[in-house]
Amino acid sequence: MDIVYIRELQVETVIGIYDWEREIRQTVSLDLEMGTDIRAAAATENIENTLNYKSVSKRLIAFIAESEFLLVETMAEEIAQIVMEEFNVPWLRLRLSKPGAVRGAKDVGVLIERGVKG
Ligand SMILES: Nc1nc2c(c(=O)[nH]1)N=C([C@H](O)[C@@H](O)CO)CN2
Repeated sequence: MDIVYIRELQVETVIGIYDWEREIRQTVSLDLEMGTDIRAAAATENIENTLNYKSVSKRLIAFIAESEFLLVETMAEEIAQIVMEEFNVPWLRLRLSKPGAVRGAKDVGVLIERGVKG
């Protein structure tokens, strides 16, 4: 299996469990690895034959910017569902982090894998 990836996609959104977090926008950062087969695209040089990382990025930026989740867990699950269902991705690994959310840590968040690795 090959991987198309997006690294450090940063989006501002409402996220967090505390009252003060409901009133501000914070940055979340995504590292996303998506299982695919790149051979048809490599042979044809046709973007239609591959997973377009720009299309995935645009969809996720729009979704995250409009969302208002409490937990990073919920956001991660929703993102995984969108990517797998709308972009026909059989397997993914997603790291979703909140930079600077905890004093002393660079970032905090969740790392999930969903689907079947072919
Ligand atoms: N496992 C999680 N722990 C925490 C979360 C979360 O979404 N998942 N969120 C918070 C707060 O919103 C935090 O980010 C603000 O300091 C705390 N722990």
